[in-house]
Amino acid sequence: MNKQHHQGERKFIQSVRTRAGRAGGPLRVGIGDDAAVLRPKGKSEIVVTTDFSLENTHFRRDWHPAKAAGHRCLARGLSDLAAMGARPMGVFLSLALPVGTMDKAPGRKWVDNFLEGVLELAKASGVKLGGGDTATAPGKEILADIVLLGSVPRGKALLRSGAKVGDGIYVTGTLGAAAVELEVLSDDPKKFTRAKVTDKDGHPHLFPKPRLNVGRALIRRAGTSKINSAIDLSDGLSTDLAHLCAESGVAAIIDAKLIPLGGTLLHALHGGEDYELLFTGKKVPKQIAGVKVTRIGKIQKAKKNQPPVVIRMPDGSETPLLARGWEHQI
Ligand SMILES: Nc1ncnc2c1ncn2[C@@H]1O[C@H](COP(=O)(O)OP(=O)(O)OP(=O)(O)O)[C@@H](O)[C@H]1O
Ligand SMILES: Cc1ncc(C[n+]2csc(CCOP(=O)(O)O)c2C)c(N)n1
Ligand SMILES: [Mg+2]
Repeated sequence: MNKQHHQGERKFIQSVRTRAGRAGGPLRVGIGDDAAVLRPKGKSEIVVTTDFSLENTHFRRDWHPAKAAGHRCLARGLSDLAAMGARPMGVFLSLALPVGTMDKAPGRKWVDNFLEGVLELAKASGVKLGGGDTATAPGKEILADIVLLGSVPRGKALLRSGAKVGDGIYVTGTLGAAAVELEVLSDDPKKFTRAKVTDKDGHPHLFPKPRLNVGRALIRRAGTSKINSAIDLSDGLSTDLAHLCAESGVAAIIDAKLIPLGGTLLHALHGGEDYELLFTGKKVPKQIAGVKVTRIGKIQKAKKNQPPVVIRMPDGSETPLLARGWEHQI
């Protein structure tokens, strides 16, 4: 029963359904039933990831254009699938909106553009919105959760735990540019909302490009190259490389001079949200799926009482690299 005059959940879901389009491809049944139905190809495994996008933690309505917030919400999940070498099969979006959001034009417009950001990136990535949930948020902040399902040939998923002693450590693209753009955004938030950013290129924070094609190329690599492990860089190189080393039971040494910088060294090491891939292996080419790949160091044996990650600084000194990337305080 709804005694208030707020826009109902039903009407909103109907509009999402229309905008999401009909099911197709691996999504056999999409929006409209109790659950979606996905059909994986014969010899594949399902890869699943879920990520929150929370107002004032992951985006701010006074900093981020709504379309960028939507794009980033989906990009976070796609980047995890990329790191596993998976092809996306379906996306699920749960939204909690503060009461009254859809009553006024600015709120409606924000949600409309957020969804546009999600749907445009979904289309560009060949994946459909297959469902989700809508609820009243308990407070004044918008909360979104994205679930992505993907598929990978059986036994081929790239794992954090596969790094081998002697592997080279490689990263795609450049690191630190997203953190630089976030700083610019927080210094002058109106700059972007006023400018109504339309071109998604050249905005590493607002419109990151998840490396799906690189991830899929990595698992398909024939010939002499061998890829043993991968992770996507969401929290920052220092933190994510430490995750990979811990899962693989190895240590790493990286060379500051080799890191492809998109900002300062500190931005590159700890800034986070680059959504580039880090992977380890042997005989890796300088470009994969049209994306630049750079060797930044190598995997070593883990030794007791020694730091898991060491960085060789530009002056030649070697120092432990502490994990100073993003960590949620809970
Ligand atoms: N609340 C939770 N319940 C169960 N598993 C969780 C929970 N939070 C995280 N995990 C699991 O912990 C592992 C590491 O998660 P983590 O969030 O570090 O990875 P990620 O999603 O790649 O990182 P990011 O959140 O920066 O994108 C994953 O397997 C994830 O599914
Ligand atoms: C308003 C605002 N303030 C700060 C940041 C920076 N930030 C938020 S979460 C995160 C790491 C990845 O998150 P997770 O570990 O949840 O995947 C980073 C670097 C932002 N994006 N927006
Ligand atoms: Mg990840």
